[in-house]
Amino acid sequence: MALLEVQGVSVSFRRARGWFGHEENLVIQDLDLSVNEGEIVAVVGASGSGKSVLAQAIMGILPANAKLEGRISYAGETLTLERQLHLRGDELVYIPQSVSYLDPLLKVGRQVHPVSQKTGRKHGSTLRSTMQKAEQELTGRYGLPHGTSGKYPFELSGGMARRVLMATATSGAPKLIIADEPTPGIHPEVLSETMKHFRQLANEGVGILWITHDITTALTAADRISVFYAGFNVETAQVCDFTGKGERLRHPYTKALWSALPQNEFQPLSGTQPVAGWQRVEGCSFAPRCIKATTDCTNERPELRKVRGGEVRCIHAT
Ligand SMILES: Nc1ncnc2c1ncn2[C@@H]1O[C@H](COP(=O)(O)OP(=O)(O)OP(=O)(O)O)[C@@H](O)[C@H]1O
Ligand code: NI
Repeated sequence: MALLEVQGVSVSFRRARGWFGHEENLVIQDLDLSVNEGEIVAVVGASGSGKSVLAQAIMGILPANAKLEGRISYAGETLTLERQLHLRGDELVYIPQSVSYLDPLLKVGRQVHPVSQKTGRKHGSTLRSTMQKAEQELTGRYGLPHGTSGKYPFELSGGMARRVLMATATSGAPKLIIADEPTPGIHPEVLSETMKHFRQLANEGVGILWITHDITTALTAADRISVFYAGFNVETAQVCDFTGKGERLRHPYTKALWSALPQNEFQPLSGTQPVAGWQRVEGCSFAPRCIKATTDCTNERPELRKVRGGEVRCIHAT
C-alpha cells in the first residue's frame, strides 16, 4: 500500500462568463500518482501544467471555486477535508511555492516549530527553547546567518525565506512532505545540503512529493519522476531510465525534456504547451508537437498504461 495514492483525480475551476453564465476550466485530468514510504517522487513539467494545483488538492487547500473529482488517499484511507485538516502541519506538511505563506507578523523562529493541530501546543516546551532550537536549525542545517530566528519575514531575501519554509516543514515529525518548488534561488551549496536532508528524511521512511522545474536536480535525489504536460501526467519513470539518449524513456515529451538538457543534445522542443483546460483536447494533448503523432493520436485520448515498470500515456510507447 502506498503512503499517498492519487487515483483518477481531476480539478476544474469555475469562473463567471457573461452576465449569468459560467465556465469550467479543467486544469488537471484523470491523474494517477503514488508516493511510497521512504520514496522521493519528483513532479516535473512546464509552467501551468497543473503541478501546484495537484499539491493544493492533496493538502486540501484548493480555492472555493475549484471542483475536485477522483480519490486521494493517505495511508490507505481517503483524504477527506476533515482528515486533511487533522493531519496538516503534523504528519502531512507542505512547502508552498510562494514565500508569502510565511506569517508576516510573526518572527521566523516562531514559525519554524509550528503549532501542532492536535494538541494546540508547540512541539517542545517554552517559547525560549523553541526559538533556540529554531535558531540552531536555521543557522546549522540551512546555513542562514545568526539571528535569523529573531527576524520578520520582510527582513529576509527570497532565498532565505525559502530556507525558512523548508525548516518549518521538516522540523516536526512529518510522514509525507509535499514540497512545491522548494529550491529556486537557493545557493548551490545549500541546495546540495537540502537534497541530502530530504534523502535522509526519506531513508527514515518519510514520503516526499517534490515539485520542480529543475530536472537535473530532481534526478540526483528522486527515486521516480512524474512528468506533467497540460494537466496530464504523461509518464512516470524511474530515475535510472534517464540515461543515454533517452531510449529507456517511454513518452516523446519526456524524451524531448531529456534531450533539451544542456548536458545532452540541447535540442529544444518547438511549439508551446496548450493552456490547460481552455481548448478541449479530443486526443493526446501532446500530439500537435509530437514527431510520432498519427491520426489515432488526434482521435482518442491515450490511457495511462504500465510499460516496462513505469507508466505512460502514449499509444505508441513500447
Ligand atoms: N485559483 C485558480 N483559479 C483559476 N485557475 C487557476 C487557479 N490556480 C491555478 N489555475 C490554473 O491552473 C493551471 C495550472 O496551474 P498550476 O499553478 O498548477 O501550474 P504549475 O504547473 O504549478 O505552474 P508553475 O510551474 O508556473 O508553478 C493554470 O492554467 C492556472 O492558470
Ligand atoms: Ni506551481
